[in-house]
Amino acid sequence: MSTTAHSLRHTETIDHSEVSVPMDNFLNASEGQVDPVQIVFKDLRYSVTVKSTPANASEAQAMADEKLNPAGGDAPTPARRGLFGRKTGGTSANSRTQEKVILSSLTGAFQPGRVTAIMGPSGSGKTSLLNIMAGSVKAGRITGDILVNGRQVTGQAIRLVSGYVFQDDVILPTATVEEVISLAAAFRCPELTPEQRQQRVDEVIALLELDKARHTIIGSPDKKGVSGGERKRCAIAMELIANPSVLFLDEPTSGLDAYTAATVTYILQQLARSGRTVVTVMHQPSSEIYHTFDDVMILHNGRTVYLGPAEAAVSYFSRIGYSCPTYTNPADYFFMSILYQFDPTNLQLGDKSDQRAVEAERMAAIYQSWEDARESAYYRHLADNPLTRRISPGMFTTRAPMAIQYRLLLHRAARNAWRNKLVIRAKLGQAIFFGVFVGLIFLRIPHKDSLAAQIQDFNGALFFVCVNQFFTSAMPVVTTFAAEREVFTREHSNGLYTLPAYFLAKNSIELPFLIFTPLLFSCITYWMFGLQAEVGKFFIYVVVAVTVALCGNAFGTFMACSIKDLAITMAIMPVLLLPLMIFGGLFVNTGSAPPYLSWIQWISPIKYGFSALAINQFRGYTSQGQNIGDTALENLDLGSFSILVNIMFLLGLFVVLFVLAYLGLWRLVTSNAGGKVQQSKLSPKKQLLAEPLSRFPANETLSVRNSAESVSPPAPMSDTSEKHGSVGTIVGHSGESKPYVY
Ligand SMILES: Nc1ncnc2c1ncn2[C@@H]1O[C@H](COP(=O)(O)OP(=O)(O)OP(=O)(O)O)[C@@H](O)[C@H]1O
Repeated sequence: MSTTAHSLRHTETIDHSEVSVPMDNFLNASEGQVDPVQIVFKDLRYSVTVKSTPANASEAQAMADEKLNPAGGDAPTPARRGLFGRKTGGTSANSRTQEKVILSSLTGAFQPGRVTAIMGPSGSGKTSLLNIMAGSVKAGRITGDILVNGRQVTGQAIRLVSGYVFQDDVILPTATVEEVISLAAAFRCPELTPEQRQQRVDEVIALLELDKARHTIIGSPDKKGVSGGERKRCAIAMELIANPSVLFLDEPTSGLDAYTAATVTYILQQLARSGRTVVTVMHQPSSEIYHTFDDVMILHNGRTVYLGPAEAAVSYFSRIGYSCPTYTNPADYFFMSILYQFDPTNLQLGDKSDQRAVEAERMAAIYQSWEDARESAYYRHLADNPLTRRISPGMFTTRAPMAIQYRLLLHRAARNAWRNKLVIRAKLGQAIFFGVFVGLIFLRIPHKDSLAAQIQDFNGALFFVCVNQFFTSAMPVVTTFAAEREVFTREHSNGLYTLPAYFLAKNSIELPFLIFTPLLFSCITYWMFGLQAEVGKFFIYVVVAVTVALCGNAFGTFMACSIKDLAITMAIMPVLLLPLMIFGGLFVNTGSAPPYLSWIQWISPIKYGFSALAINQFRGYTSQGQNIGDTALENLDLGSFSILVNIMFLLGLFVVLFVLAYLGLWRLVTSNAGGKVQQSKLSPKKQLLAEPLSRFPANETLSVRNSAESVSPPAPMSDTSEKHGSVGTIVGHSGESKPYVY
């Protein structure tokens, strides 16, 4: 089957699985042939610091032994420096934090023109390895070297030539499949005309068999949309649209039926045949799928158990004493008989420390076998003699200019808002409800007989206007941002758009609501309250309501952007809001408040809003022939600021909160970016465009083992093998096998 699949072209049908994959498109067009990108890693080690609270010394020692050396192999690696210039090692078992080694000393390569599947049990470090390569590691220490065509790079640089399909598909739930793919194309392929982009979208949709779901929304747990398989293929399509040279995928077949899983893996195979480097994490592939892989890397507890051609894995393991029975799926055998030795009696409860010790010893022997194997020596040799082919800037994934990003995001947000009509109705309904409700409570205040009651009601009504506008603008933005934060961070980390474009678009779309709802509320309440019937005063009333709402929105955005956990945000909000309200000018006479607390009034938008509204209403207000307004103002002791100055302070607070919200968001994306973990003096682009490290001889053309029918695996180093690096053949646009020389 493997041979049949390798020679697959156009819409041929594959034996056995009857998967038909159209491949006559931009991804394998001969003029767009992909330049090879070889990723080599040497002594790659990744560790994180974890908290531990050992009860006593022996427990601390046990913890250190287990965490640092889970398989009971060699001792903790001594401190050393690698590409990222950070020291590691030196763990103290008694300290409250401990170093947990996730990947230990991995050396290997992901070759262009080949699909490499990373396999291993849950927690073995597969995703961590992929994240390091894709520059998505957020915490911890990485040491060792990562080379792309002989240039020392960080994951941030690899990201420039790669696409990453994450394990969880975070896609905007309200958009349709075609919309999300088109938008990804608009962000990532600004050089194409709209017609070319549409053609590319159509081709990717056809390739991933998404035609049926084209106009279906992605959906969410609350609102059913596309199926899990369609969603996964949609996530792949969003990455493929940019035609990257390297494609990383984290479990692209999880949750898919056998047919869809086979379709996805054949597509990966074809993408590799056009010269791409495809690296995919696979949990436990079927035999059918296993044979579509060119190379497999098997990890266990962060250590390499095997890396090399998929078809050679069985013979390697039989050489070290694990013979896979005929007609057994190799992947199943690796899991059930090598990585674990499945025995139902082991499932019984009881003390298993002896069992664990035996198992650790067995695994230590397997690790050692790999260290001693000629296959392992081959990769060590490769790491010292990598491909050094030039990387051209044309291989970098592109991004639309910021103005276009802004326009696209604004358009998407508007469409999103329009589709969420319920939210629009809820916002308008809330303004009407609160307006009528409070209007009825404080109905026609000047008609009250008691002057004291009038003053009291005016104060209550105007204060409520400010509190209402501030709270109703601050609270919804916290929950809506929490809902879209995941999509934003994923899209931003995938390089679709910049932070300023998103931030401006997000706030621009809120603006009409922040003007219209206070206006609606003001129209209802102003006349129901019976405030002074002057157009100018009504205008000031509206302006104050809008500026307080703007401050509330900026405050909510600041909170939502600064704190990741919604529950914590919701717990902190009242703690911050209540003092702002208490020092809002009504409850506490701010002139006589204790000085160590009265400063709060200066940062309270409610105070500025209430002051402006009170001056607007009370200045020169007479009732029953008496000037009661000026007396009321004196009693409130709101300070000497005029209406204009109060509004200016409100606008100033809005700008400060707006900037703080932006900084909060910036902190969120930088803490997600992983830049702190992998550092280089050069920018990602410069890392790739630099000359290869001088210690590597120019190695642009290596010997090739050409085969007309099948792809030759890189020859593991053996007594008879040629120099490393032969990759074999690619199936070109026309379908013929071409020698793939580099
Ligand atoms: N930032 C971190 N802090 C603490 N532990 C971590 C961190 N990142 C990864 N780990 C641990 O490292 C180990 C490997 O995690 P990783 O996600 O790479 O495994 P995996 O092989 O992809 O697992 P799965 O197949 O279940 O997705 C796990 O034990 C995980 O808990």
